[in-house]
Amino acid sequence: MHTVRTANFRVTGVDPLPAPARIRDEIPVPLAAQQVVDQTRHDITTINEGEDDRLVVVTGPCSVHDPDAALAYAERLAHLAQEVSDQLLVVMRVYVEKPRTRLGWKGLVSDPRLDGSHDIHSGLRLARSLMVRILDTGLPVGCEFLDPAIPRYLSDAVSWASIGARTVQSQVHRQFASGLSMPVGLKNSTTGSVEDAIDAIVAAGSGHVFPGIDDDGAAAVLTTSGNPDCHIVLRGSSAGPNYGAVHVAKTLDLLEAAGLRRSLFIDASHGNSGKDHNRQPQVVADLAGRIGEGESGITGVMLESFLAAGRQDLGRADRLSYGQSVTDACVGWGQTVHMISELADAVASRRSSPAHLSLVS
Ligand SMILES: O=C[C@H](O)[C@H](O)COP(=O)(O)O
Ligand SMILES: C=C(OP(=O)(O)O)C(=O)O
Repeated sequence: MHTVRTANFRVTGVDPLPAPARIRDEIPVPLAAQQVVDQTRHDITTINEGEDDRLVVVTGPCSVHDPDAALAYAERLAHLAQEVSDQLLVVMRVYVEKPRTRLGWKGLVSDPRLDGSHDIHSGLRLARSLMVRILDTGLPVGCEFLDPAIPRYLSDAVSWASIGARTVQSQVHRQFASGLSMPVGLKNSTTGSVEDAIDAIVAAGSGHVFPGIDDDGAAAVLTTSGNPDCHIVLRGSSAGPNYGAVHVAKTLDLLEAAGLRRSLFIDASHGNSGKDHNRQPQVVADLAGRIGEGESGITGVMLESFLAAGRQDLGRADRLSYGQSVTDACVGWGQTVHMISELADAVASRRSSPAHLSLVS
């Protein structure tokens, strides 16, 4: 029979991946680490619900490009997290997938050798091993989920996930967020729309039926129950920051009007710092002042931080500066300690603020 080729003209390679269950078996999450994952998910939820008055701090590099440097950061952060654990629940950003505005390196899973070779087989294993090693330090892991297939490979190691500003309107992302086992932060869109994130919280809070893959990697129809642990992350936009008290109050009212909890996270980086890492400390100082005075509704803060301040362009992997971001600029370790201490002090001050004391008396 004569046929006309009507599909797959532009697919130039198909390389089967091992099933999620196989990679999970190869790189298991030990029991103590599973307990960290589970306890942290629970604690984030109770913080968002206002039953635990600590603040969540999600901090770490914009992206992981060098697992050794990420682990060195985790080891330092684990000590600091322990010191402030009475005031803060610290989660490390372990971002192994990067959404790009146009083009660029798409993260450790996509291209672990940083050279366009796209060894996704190794990338997935490296990402999972790193997450497990970070959990072994006692620190919980947070990441952005971008490709709908990836959560099956990594989500059992993740305590908090994000759907980013570029994908918050995507039905595909809202659907898989509805089946995720951890709290999920949905960013306002890159143009600043908090309504898009609120729509996403409502959509992900509901159950869905959609095509995906199962644990054996087979195409499957997935049915989800809905994720009640979704919240907004205010990350500013190309139009400017949205971490101020007026924006926060307006967003909390919009959440309440949509029947949602009055709680949110604030990302001190991205549109809130104009992508200038030197402005993150100003954002955090402002937030810490307000939290210390008893402003309610802010349950988490995100920082982009690494061992060394700033960023570098991706060139040859062996010529990169150690511990410095290859995507967005990050604050360095010294500033990180300062900002985390400031936030811990803010929580302590809030506990002794007249507004808080009248609530607990
Ligand atoms: O957080 C990282 C970046 O802001 C995001 O991945 C977009 O990056 P790009 O605008 O450089 O592509
Ligand atoms: C990409 C990120 O953020 P956003 O979606 O807010 O740009 C990020 O946090 O790495």
